[in-house]
Amino acid sequence: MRAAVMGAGSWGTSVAKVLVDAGTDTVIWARRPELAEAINSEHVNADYLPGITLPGALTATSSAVDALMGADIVVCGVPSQSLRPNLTQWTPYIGSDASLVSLAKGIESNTLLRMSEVIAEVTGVGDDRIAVLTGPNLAREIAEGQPAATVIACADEARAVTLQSAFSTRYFRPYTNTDVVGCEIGGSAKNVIALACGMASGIGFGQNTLATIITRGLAETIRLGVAVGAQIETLAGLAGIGDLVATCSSPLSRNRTFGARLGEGATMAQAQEATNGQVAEGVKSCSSVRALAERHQVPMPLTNAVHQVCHDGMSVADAVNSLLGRSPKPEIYRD
Ligand SMILES: NC(=O)C1=CN([C@@H]2O[C@H](COP(=O)(O)OP(=O)(O)OC[C@H]3O[C@@H](n4cnc5c(N)ncnc54)[C@H](OP(=O)(O)O)[C@@H]3O)[C@@H](O)[C@H]2O)C=CC1
Ligand SMILES: O=C(CO)COP(=O)(O)O
Repeated sequence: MRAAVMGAGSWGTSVAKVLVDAGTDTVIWARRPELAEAINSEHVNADYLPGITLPGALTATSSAVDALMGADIVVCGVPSQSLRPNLTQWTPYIGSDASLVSLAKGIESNTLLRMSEVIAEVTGVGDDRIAVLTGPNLAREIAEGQPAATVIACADEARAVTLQSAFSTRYFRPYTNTDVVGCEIGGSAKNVIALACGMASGIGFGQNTLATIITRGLAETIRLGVAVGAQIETLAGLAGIGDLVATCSSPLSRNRTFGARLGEGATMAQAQEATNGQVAEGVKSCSSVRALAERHQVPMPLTNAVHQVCHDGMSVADAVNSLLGRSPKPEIYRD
């Protein structure tokens, strides 16, 4: 098995380390030659994972063509909104039976497509070769070898099992699933809810508020998921509640950190600075998740509030008042 990890940010680099530790021959593509050089010569990615020593067997290149040639597994590790243009360039070099594995947790802004749908549309590859890797996986903890589980979802269960083996280590335990839709909705929606948790924390609210946001965030994620064909069990699993809890609780989360700065009164630009140039997917995906929910007539009040704070100039305090001012509801409702 040979894997190409396309993208050398925090998660692409951690996943490349996992693959090498799992015994999979792996090359990582960094778009900046100086980063590829540093990974090859110093075995570090100081921009994204300072202090982590990468395996000597991990090779890096800034040539996407060199990375893709002969790869059995192509891991798409660039942020959601840049997947389409990158993949368009990579497609001619992707092998005819290669598996494509998406790491990105977002919904494309102008099309409202999930990442596996973008991959299918751009490459023409069938669902049986497209997989998603997602779960409670904060990159730095995985790079440190802390134990965690994840989900590898693919419509073709046999391919998911093959991938499971390629990504399995003593600290990283993938479970298989065939519910790609549920995994992708869980991963995209939790970033938005993590922004909301960050805002609540930044404004000074405690654990009751955070637990309320996580739980009601899961409720609206399940409503959207069910509307687009997800299985509730997936959203009750690692790719749903698991990732939601990790991201909403951890100071390592870029989305939570971004939201916390907004809650403290920072501007969008100041909040962006707090994530050290790394992507906070929920900032763009709050709009696409909201639009997807509107298309399916699914109420997502928390997602709507996050969108209003991030893109309509609403203050966090006004968003809180607006959420609490809604009419009383039963705990379980669909529309
Ligand atoms: N970090 C985490 O803990 C986890 C992240 N994810 C998901 O993984 C995906 C990747 O995120 P992550 O690695 O964290 O992001 P980072 O912000 O850490 O890194 C982004 C990477 O993508 C590259 N990049 C950015 N824009 C472009 C572009 N337009 N074209 C090509 N390359 C680009 C960057 O290159 P450069 O350095 O040159 O700018 C960098 O290598 C996201 O969807 C995220 O939600 C999923 C699980 C865990
Ligand atoms: O997806 C993640 C953890 O599973 C990482 O979350 P952030 O992008 O908010 O850092």
